[in-house]
Amino acid sequence: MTENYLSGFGNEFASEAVTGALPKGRNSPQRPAYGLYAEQFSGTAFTAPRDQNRRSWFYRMRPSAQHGIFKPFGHDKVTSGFQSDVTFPPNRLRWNALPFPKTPIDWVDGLRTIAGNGSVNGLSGFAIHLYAANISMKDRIFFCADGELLFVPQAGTITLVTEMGRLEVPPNHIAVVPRGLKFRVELKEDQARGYICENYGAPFALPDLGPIGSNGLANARDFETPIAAFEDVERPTELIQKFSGKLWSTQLDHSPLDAIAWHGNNAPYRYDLNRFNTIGTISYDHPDPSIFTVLTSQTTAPGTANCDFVIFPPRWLVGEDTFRPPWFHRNVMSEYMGLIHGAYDAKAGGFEPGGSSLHNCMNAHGPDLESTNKAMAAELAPQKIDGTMAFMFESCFPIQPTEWALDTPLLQNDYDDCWKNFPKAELP
Ligand SMILES: O=C(O)Cc1cc(O)ccc1O
Ligand SMILES: [Fe+2]
Repeated sequence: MTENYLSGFGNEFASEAVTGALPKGRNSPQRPAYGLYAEQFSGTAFTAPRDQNRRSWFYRMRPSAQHGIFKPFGHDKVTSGFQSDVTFPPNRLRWNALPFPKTPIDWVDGLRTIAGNGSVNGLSGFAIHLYAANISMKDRIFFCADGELLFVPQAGTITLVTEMGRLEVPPNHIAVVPRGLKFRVELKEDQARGYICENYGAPFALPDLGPIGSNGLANARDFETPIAAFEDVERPTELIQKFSGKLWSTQLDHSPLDAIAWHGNNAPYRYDLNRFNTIGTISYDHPDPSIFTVLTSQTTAPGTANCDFVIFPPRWLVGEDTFRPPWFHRNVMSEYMGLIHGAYDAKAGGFEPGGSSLHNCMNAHGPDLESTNKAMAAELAPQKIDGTMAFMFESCFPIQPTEWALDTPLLQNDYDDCWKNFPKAELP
């Protein structure tokens, strides 16, 4: 199936899969065309300021309200239990990649929470989930009532078949599904793996550009939203939701992906990370990684993120008399990192594609010994960092690893060693 997209970030889009399905001049006519049902889908409070307000209108074959009760879904690998009274270590942690499944596992069954913070019902923080799957979801639809979902595929193209249309998302692209939007994850190849940020805070938005000006970083026109597409399927379908930290399911006799038309600005989108306009020093010093912010979920404290989604894309390094990799640092913000492909310039070994690292607030980290030695010895000609894409979820809230994350054999027990053998400075 060909995919078609509308371009721009946060636009007032309108799309109909059947001509005449979208009402003109009003949202909720007395009798929508063809016997469709009008339904508002809000992403912010009704009274949120206009520049932040998000809502869309669906015109669908059945009202979404047509379903029975939800019962607990038997899968406890997904959690939002990040209470402030839970003890968790300050240690720097690093994990190997989640292995691909050996038995048939779809995206829902292959979800696993690795870390998170804040409070799901306090509307702050996020959960980080990993997924590894080898089959498409079949007669199964999911929605997350707890937060919007930022998908970062690491291996295998996924297709997000949503109520608002189809989004194809290969590795090196990201996609964001609004809180509550129903979708199914299909695999294009025989396996898929990636990271998810389930954002409980303010919806992701483009960062302000300040003195950078009116262009740059992720340009708004490069974000793509699907055109309306629906399925008219009358088959038993399991509808699974994540609500208040847990999974719940109910049985429908039809696919709920039955919206024929929609309009509004609360819509899923994808973005090709290769389009990022990367900015860096052309004089000296390694700039703060905030210049690599793709999307930000802000708190009410100015410039302080609930979650910044930051990437480390291919780029030229030209800084003169400069230690070019990320410097040693102790950050008041907490950092979870993943690697889509290639090698990260601060870690010569141990940080593998699909792997993760966690550096919590105020805990010292930086380049490993080998990367440091290389950077200090380098002849400072222009150098291209190429064939790599790492990313970071950075937050003002400490990031708590789950019990699974602390117990799994994927956790590396020798991570601290990469900073062990630095020679001491010799004073004159
Ligand atoms: O810790 C890391 O590798 C992420 C990071 C990169 C960088 O260029 C500057 C600061 C920072 O936290
Ligand atoms: Fe860092």
